[in-house]
Amino acid sequence: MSSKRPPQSTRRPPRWPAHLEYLEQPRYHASVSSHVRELLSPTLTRHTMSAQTHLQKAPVAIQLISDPSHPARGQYGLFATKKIPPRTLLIDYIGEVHCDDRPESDYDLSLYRTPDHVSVGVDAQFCGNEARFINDYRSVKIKPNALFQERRTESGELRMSVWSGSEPIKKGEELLVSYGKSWWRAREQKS
Ligand SMILES: C[S@@+](CC[C@H](N)C(=O)[O-])C[C@H]1O[C@@H](n2cnc3c(N)ncnc32)[C@H](O)[C@@H]1O
Repeated sequence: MSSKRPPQSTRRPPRWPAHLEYLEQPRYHASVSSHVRELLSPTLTRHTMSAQTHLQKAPVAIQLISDPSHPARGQYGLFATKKIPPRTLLIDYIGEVHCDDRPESDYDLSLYRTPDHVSVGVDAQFCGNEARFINDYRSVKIKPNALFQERRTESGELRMSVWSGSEPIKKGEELLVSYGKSWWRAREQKS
């Protein structure tokens, strides 16, 4: 039997939903021009460095939210599987890197804006990794305990990553970021 879909990673984490594709590396959409690709991941480093691009296993697990007071009950969230020190790199936000507009996606993060004003996003609506399950802190906790911040991998590729905040995160605690006011404003406009 032949399939036109690219092969899926075999390392699907527990509770990964069957209808979503699991990715260990970013996927570049056709809307990303070679010029933009060069800015995100320079050829020189792409070809000369070994591709040590993914992190050690992240200390996180996907869990169904059953707490009736949680605003995302019935959905999933991402939880710490061990105590995490402050300001620690946890996991990259992996998905489809794109330059087209994705107004309908609730899983689309802004990654970069080029000097000539092209916006680059990472959309994990249909394919991605555990980081797509991180919820916003609003109505859950007083403040976020994690944040999104970009980094360059050892091979030079620009990625959006999740880091712990200024306090340690306890084992079993839910990782919560701030999606930002513009994300919530855009969501209000959709509904
Ligand atoms: C990036 S996803 C997070 C993962 C999502 N819970 C899931 O299971 O796929 C964003 C969606 O999670 C939900 N969500 C996240 N944080 C929330 C919050 N503080 N209050 C209400 N809904 C939230 C919303 O439905 C939002 O569209």
